[in-house]
Amino acid sequence: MKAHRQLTVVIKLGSSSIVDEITHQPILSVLTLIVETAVKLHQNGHRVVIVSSGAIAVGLRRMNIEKKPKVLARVQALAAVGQCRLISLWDSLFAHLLQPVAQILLTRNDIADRTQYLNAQNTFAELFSMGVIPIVNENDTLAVSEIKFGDNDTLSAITAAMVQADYLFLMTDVDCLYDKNPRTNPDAQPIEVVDDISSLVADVSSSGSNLGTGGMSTKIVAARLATSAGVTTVITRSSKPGNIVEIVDHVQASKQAVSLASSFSTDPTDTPPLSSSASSLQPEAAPKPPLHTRFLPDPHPIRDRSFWLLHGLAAHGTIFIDDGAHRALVSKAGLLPVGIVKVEGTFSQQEAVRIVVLHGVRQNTTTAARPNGFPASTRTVTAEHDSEAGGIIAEPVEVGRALVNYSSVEIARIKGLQSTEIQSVLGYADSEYVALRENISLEKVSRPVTPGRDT
Ligand SMILES: Nc1ncnc2c1ncn2[C@@H]1O[C@H](COP(=O)(O)OP(=O)(O)OP(=O)(O)O)[C@@H](O)[C@H]1O
Repeated sequence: MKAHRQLTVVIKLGSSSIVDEITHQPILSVLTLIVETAVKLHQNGHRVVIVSSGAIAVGLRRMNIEKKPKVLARVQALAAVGQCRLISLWDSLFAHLLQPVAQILLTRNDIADRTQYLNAQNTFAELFSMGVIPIVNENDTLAVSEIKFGDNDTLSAITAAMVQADYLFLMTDVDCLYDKNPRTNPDAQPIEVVDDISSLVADVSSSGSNLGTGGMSTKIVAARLATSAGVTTVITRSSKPGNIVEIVDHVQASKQAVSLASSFSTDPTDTPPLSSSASSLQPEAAPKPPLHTRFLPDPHPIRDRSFWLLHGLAAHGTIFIDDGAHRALVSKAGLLPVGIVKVEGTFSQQEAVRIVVLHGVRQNTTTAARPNGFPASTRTVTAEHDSEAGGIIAEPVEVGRALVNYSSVEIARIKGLQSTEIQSVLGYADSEYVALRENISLEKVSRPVTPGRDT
């Protein structure tokens, strides 16, 4: 690997890359190559994190059980058995190359508190400074569905954002993302670069390997999270870990070439000399890297606290807002009760909620302007029920998350009202805002609301 600035690289391995799908035996050849690659990156001055699935599968093998049981307590017990062996396997493989490793087991609860999230960040930073490679997994032994990341693709994206990684490698049993599942469609076409994930067209609906949890769909979710935090995300084949070094080299060289070329001149007629180092670094001159899918990072990434608000917390309910309130949030105002149309779920003050816009909810603009300059709404009428508005409500769209100043019961009573009315309705007014701007984080790409999804 050529000399580059220090990079942070997160490598996520799915269960099907760690253990054989049928026998559940660890695939030592892959694990060894991953260890060699991680140590090589580390020796070149880079920071490496491994996110390793496989605890339940290794537990199945250890206890000679063929199929994953259905009872949760049994699955969690197997995860406890398997995690122990899995980490000892990693530790002994890394030990051959004198590389210290550390185990970090996370649940969503561990990072739901801001102080704990910052603590986790500090622990990672300290491990990096000690030259240790952290090995992360979800704490399957403790996590119940409400506090689960759900799959290790999501966990790896949140980890990558937490350590402000440059790269997230989602290693799997196919070369890259295809326009449809290559296992069942021999004519599937590879997708090599995704520069705008919101306009990605690929069929990822079919499930993955027998051991895998999410197939490609959870990798797309992970790529969306990670790229929004500025992390270049790559899907590539786990049986060829050497690809990681080649892909990083290729991307870094391409970036260097682009920045060198643009530093010559902005005048298109002023061509850089052929002998310049920039021209020799042109991406097309570099050898083609191994097949992979690369999701380009957002050029204006969401940074730490906003990312944590959006993805570190589990939402306890939903606040539905109108278009005016949405425009106010986009213009960096806080959320006033007047823009709230509906509230769902049960939550307390300072808990996280989803913010969903009901586009097409008509505003009555007869009253004074809001403090932030947007028209107030004293009465909300849905277009569905309002012939004057002449339309139908568009699909509800989730636009972000917030930590609220009032509980669900309180918000249900003050929704649609002016802030000056909070005191008379509730008997107290902790804040004129239901959520302060600093406690609101908006998504880069808004998404239609899908029941049950929580990342
Ligand atoms: N459009 C697609 N492109 C590529 N693979 C796809 C696509 N749609 C579905 N797949 C399936 O996704 C599988 C990879 O997902 P899987 O969940 O098995 O991954 P994993 O990361 O190895 O495991 P884990 O979920 O435990 O992390 C592939 O083997 C493939 O069959």
